[in-house]
Amino acid sequence: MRLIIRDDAEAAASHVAGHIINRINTFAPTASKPFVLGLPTGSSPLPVYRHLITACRDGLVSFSNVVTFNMDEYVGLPQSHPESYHSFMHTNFFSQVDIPVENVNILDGNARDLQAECDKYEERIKAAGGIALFLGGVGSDGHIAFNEPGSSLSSRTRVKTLAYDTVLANARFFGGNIDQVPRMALTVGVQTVMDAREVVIIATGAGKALAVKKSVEEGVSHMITLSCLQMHPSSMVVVDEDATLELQVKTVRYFKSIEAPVKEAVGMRDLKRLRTSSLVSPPQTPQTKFVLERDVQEDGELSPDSMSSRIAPFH
Ligand SMILES: N[C@@H]1[C@@H](O)[C@H](O)[C@@H](COP(=O)(O)O)O[C@@H]1O
Repeated sequence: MRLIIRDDAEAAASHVAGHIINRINTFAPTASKPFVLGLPTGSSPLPVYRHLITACRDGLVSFSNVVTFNMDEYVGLPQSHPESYHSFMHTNFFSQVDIPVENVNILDGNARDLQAECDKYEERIKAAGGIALFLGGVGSDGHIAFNEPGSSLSSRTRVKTLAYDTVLANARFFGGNIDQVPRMALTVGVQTVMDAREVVIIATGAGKALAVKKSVEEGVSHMITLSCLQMHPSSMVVVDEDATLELQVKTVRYFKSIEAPVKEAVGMRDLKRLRTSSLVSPPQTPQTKFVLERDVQEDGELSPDSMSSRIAPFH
């Protein structure tokens, strides 16, 4: 598991968005070979979605050959309810990018047979060739998707009862009224996430610090389902400084230090070239890699400040 630490939530989101764009463009998806992307809801990924929307509008990435699978959906909430995950995704992402509606997959929390709906979802993921990259957030109790404490680490898509902590945390989306928060959800399983070829988690704010600490510094446990990523061959947790508050200083220093050689390898000259290079259209070759130009500062740090939302070629 890699831990990527950025100064603030905006810089963390910029890093995640740049990574996703890079992966999609490198993959060079076509209609017959789509890029399969797993997606979350929640407030943490919102700035990531905003970056992706801007990049799509600027012609720097396209979702026309991307197939998405969302992590979860409440049970019993009408899809048209403003807090359903269908509405969330439509409002905050799908309606603002060029993804064809038939490429979007979200669990139906109103299906007559909920487990059959979950089984079908697993089949659809398999038929799409498996998930290339699963983006996720994390609950303050360490859950991934809606895999609450005690979830089997080999679980697959199924019905889950939400933990009281989660109901409480999500009451903010229902006018602070916990009685309005659904008590059950359909969710991909821990194993469903683990089957993705890559998993990227965004965790920002002090409220996630304990979950990050337990997932990064302690053992794999069903009580903190995010910790399963320790067993994943290609996983990355991107955090802001606030989400590192419970980590040991030596853990923070270690993960920052192992990022340094990557930045050095990029080299000052390349970084300067990136800053001054003219804006480019999306990649022509699968080898071409991209970074968000606004991410690059002269010292090799990734900057949240320079606000050109353009992408420069990065070889
Ligand atoms: N099912 C979602 C999770 O996928 C999400 O990671 C979590 C945290 O949300 P937020 O980013 O708003 O803290 O909320 C819900 O429980």
